[in-house]
Parts: sequence; C-alpha cells; structure tokens
Amino acid sequence: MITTKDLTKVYRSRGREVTALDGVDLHVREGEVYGVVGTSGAGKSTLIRCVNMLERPSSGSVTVDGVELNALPGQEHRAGRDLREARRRIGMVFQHFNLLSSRTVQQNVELPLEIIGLDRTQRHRKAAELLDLVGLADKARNYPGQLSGGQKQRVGIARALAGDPKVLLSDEATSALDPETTRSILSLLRDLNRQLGLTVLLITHEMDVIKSVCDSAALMRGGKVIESGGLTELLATRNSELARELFPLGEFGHGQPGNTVVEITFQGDTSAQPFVSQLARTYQIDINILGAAVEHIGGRMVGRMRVELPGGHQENVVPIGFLREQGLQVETVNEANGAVA
Ligand SMILES: Nc1ncnc2c1ncn2[C@@H]1O[C@H](COP(=O)(O)OP(=O)(O)OP(=O)(O)O)[C@@H](O)[C@H]1O
Repeated sequence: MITTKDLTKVYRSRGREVTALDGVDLHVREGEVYGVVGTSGAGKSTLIRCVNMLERPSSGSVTVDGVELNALPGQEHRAGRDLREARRRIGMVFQHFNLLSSRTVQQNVELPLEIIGLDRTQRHRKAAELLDLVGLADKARNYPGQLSGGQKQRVGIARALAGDPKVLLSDEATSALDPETTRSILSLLRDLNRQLGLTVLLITHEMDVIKSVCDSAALMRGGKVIESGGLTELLATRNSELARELFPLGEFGHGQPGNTVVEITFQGDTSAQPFVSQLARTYQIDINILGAAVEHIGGRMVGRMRVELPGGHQENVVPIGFLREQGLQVETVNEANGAVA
C-alpha cells in the first residue's frame, strides 16, 4: 500500500547540508499497522512528511495505493490537482492535534469536508458519523479548549478520516498523552484499522507503541532503516536489535562455564508445549532455567526462556535440533560474555 524506494531528503540551510533520509526503502502492506521507531533526529518525521509530499524528497520514489506521488507536481499548500486528490486518501494525525481553537469539534471535523466541496447537510451528517466512530458524539458543540488531550486527539483522528482515506499517517500521535490515554488512542487506531481496513503508518520513539499496536516495524537511525519486517518475523531473527528491544532479556543469568546456554523464543501455538520437560525426558539431561518471560507483542503471546544445558555445544547439537523441530527458535549464547553466538 505504501512503498518508498531509495528515498533521500537533504535539507540545505545556511550553507549546511543535513541528510535526513538516506536511501530509505519501506514497504507497508495493505491493512497493516506499521511502526517506524528511532531516537530523536533519526529522520522519522521527515519520512512521514515525504510519504504525503508535505516535504518533497530530494530523490527516490513514494508510491501510495498505486500512485507515484513524487511524479505529481506541487507540494504543501501549492499541491496540484492530482496531488490534492491523492492526498485526500491519506489522513494524517499530529502529536499536538492541530485543531482550530475558534471552531467547535464538529466544525473542525467538517473543515476538510468543506474543502472537498460537500454541502452543509452532507458535511453535518458525515462529521456526526465520524464523531460517533471515535466516541465523541456528545462533544460536537464543544470547543477544543474544553476537551482533554485524549479527546482532542480523537477529534484529530475523526478529521483525518473525513476524506475516507485508505491510509492513515500518525506523527507521534500519543507522545503528548499520559499512559492510559495513550492506550485508549492506540486501541482506537487498532479498531479503525480492523473495522475500516485502514492501513496505518505511525512513527514513534516509544517501543511500547510498537509492541502494543503494530504488525510490522522498522528501526531508523541516521536517516537509514537499519531493520524492518513483521514483528513475529523480527522476533525470530537472529541478532535482531528490534527483537532485543521489544523483548529484553538483560536480567537473565549466564550459566556455568563449560555448559551451553540457549535462548528459546516461542510464539502462539508453540507456547503451549511442555518442551522443557520433553527435552529433559527425551535426552535424560538436567536443564537449568536461567530466566523466562512472557509478553504480548502485536496481539500475540510471545515467550522467551534462557536455559543451561550440561556440557559444551557439540554435546548439545541433538537436543538443540530437537527444540528447533518443535517450531521453537533457538539461539546459542556464548557463555563467556553472554552475547548471542
Ligand atoms: N526543515 C529542516 N531544515 C533543516 N534540517 C532539518 C529540517 N527538518 C529536519 N531536519 C534535520 O533532519 C534530521 C532528521 O529530523 P527528523 O525531524 O526527521 O527526525 P525525527 O526522527 O523525527 O526526530 P524527532 O523525533 O526529534 O522529531 C535532523 O538532523 C534534523 O535536525
């Protein structure tokens, strides 16, 4: 649904050049919630602003729902007709809501509908439907100043949905909200994604946002995408930085020298199998559990366990193979420094 190819953005200001995006390839599938995470300055905002051409990329391409946006003339308020048309199908929500304080909630949601050219009755009906969808039907006549942060963001989301978009871009939509309100806004985004089949691309600096709502994620650093993929896939990827951050195991023990320490990741169905006792029984070995944790990631139960097997790696090739045959992801940990071998 959204594809960027070799996307580059270089800002030039006062004789200096800043490369905010450096060859970004991103592929967001239709109907998924895709999160881009990274520290401040990684290029996340620039990326999302290039996706709807609020910012023109220096080079590379952006395709949304089959339309190559970079090929359409104009930008920001000077967008040409084709670009305006394409952008109507891309809603955007902002960290600071960007509501007009002099307009009521209903009038804020009606604004894009006025621009589209709907008449008063149609606008009224559509805005009422959208406010109902985000749970704010009773606040239509209020002004933004009378709402909580979470309610303001709900208005922002209703306004973003006015053009019946296929894609919703979210620029740190929950960063200004407390944890409980964050959860309710993320769950609203998830519901809209499911009910309307909306594709959501969000940027965040919080790993918890990725963990709770995303199907896929990309990690950005220095204008580049360092890692990307489905969360399930990333959790099963050897040495994945995102997987480590989504599911840290730092507190676990490292075992005795001479023994083999393995990390086992299990997801969904495999979590129900009593694989530790099966392993102990089948190979008549004593297994020492060094640590274990279970989390909900992307709506699935995922577990990780670090166990110590007696003897060196050579002696444990067969038991490790047995675990892999059960559909478990198994990595050997180098007992000298705790790093994954
Ligand atoms: N209009 C601009 N002019 C010059 N440099 C810019 C401009 N906008 C962003 N930058 C620079 O581009 C780089 C990427 O910025 P960007 O805002 O995209 O990162 P970010 O990951 O969204 O960070 P944050 O979470 O702090 O917003 C930074 O070095 C930033 O200073």
